[in-house]
Amino acid sequence: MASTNSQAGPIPLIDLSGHEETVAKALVDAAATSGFVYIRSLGKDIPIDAIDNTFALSKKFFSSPLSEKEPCKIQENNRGWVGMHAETLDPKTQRIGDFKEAMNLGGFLDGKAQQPLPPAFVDHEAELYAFQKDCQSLMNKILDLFAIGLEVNSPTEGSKYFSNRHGPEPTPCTLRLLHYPPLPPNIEIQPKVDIRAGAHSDYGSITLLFQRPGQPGLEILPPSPDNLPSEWTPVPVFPPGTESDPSPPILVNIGDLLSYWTNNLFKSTVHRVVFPGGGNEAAEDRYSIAYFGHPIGDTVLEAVPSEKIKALAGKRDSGVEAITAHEHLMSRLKATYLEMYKDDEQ
Ligand SMILES: O=C(O)CCC(=O)C(=O)O
Ligand SMILES: [Fe+2]
Repeated sequence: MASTNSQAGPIPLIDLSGHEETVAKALVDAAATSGFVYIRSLGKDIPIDAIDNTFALSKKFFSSPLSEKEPCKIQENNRGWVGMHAETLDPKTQRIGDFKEAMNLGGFLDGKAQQPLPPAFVDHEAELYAFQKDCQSLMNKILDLFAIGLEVNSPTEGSKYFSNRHGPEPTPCTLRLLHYPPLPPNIEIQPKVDIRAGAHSDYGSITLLFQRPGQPGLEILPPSPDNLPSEWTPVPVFPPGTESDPSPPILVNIGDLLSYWTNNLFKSTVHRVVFPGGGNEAAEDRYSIAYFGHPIGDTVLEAVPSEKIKALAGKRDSGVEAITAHEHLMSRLKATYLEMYKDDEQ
C-alpha cells in the first residue's frame, strides 16, 4: 500500500485512500505543523480528465478578448473576472497589484451559474458545475477527516461538524481560475516587490490548489514552532515520490477561518507566487485553479467542540463575542480590494 504520510520537504504528502484514522491523524498533524499538505491525485477523488478539461477552459477564457471579459467583471459578491493588477494581496510591500488575472465562479444552483458567464464558458456550464461539485466533495471529505482526527465531540453531527456548515447549494465556496501571464519583454521588475501574487494567507476554511507540470512559482513561509524567523520555501509541483503520477498532487492549505475556529491549532500559512528566476528570465505562463472553502455566512466561529481544541482555549479572549464566517470574509475582502469597497467605509 502507498504510504499515507511521507515527508516532502516541509509539506507532507498524503494518500487519502489509506486507513481512515491513520489518514485523519496525518491530516491533523499536517494542518497543525505546516498548514499545507499534498494530496496525491490519482483520479480517485477528482477524475484527471476533469482537471485537464478545466485548465483547458481556463486557457480558453483568459486568451479571449477584453471585450468578452469586461461584462463579467468582479462584483461585490466576489464573483467574476479580476483583471491584471486589480488585486493586491500584500499592499504593504507591493508597488503595483499582482501580475495575474483571475475568474471567480460562485456556487451554482441546479446546474446553473448564478452570475454572467463569458462566451468561452456558455457551452461548458455543465462541465464547470461538475468540476465544482468534485471540488466540493473532496473538500467535504477532507473536512470530515479533520473532524475525525480532532475527535470532534458532537453527538448529532460527528464527523460532519465542518462539512454540514459548508452548506447546501448554492455553495458559498469559490472556484477560482488563475492566469499569470509571462512578463512582456523589456519590462524591468523589482523582484519580491513586483510579484505574481503577493504574500498572504487564505481567508476561508481550506483551499484546494491545482498546479500544472512545469509551471512552478508558489512559495510558503513555513510556520516556526518557536516563532523564529522563517524562510521562503519553494513548493515543487511534483514533490518526491509523485513524479510518475498522472497529475500533480492537489495542495490543500488551511485558511484563517479554520485557524481561528481551531483556536490556532491549525496554521494558516503565508504564501506567495513569484516569477521563476526572480523575473530575470522571461517567465512562462502559469495557470492554477483554487477552490476556496467557505462556511455558510452565519456560521458562528465558536471553538470547535474537541478536547484537543479546548485545551488551547486560553489563547482566545473569552470576553470577545465569536464572529461569523461572513464578518470574517468581509473584513479580509475590504483590505484586498480597497477601491471596490471604499464607499462602504464612508
Ligand atoms: O496560484 C497559486 O499557486 C496560488 C494562488 C493563491 O495563493 C490564491 O489565489 O490564494
Ligand atoms: Fe492563497
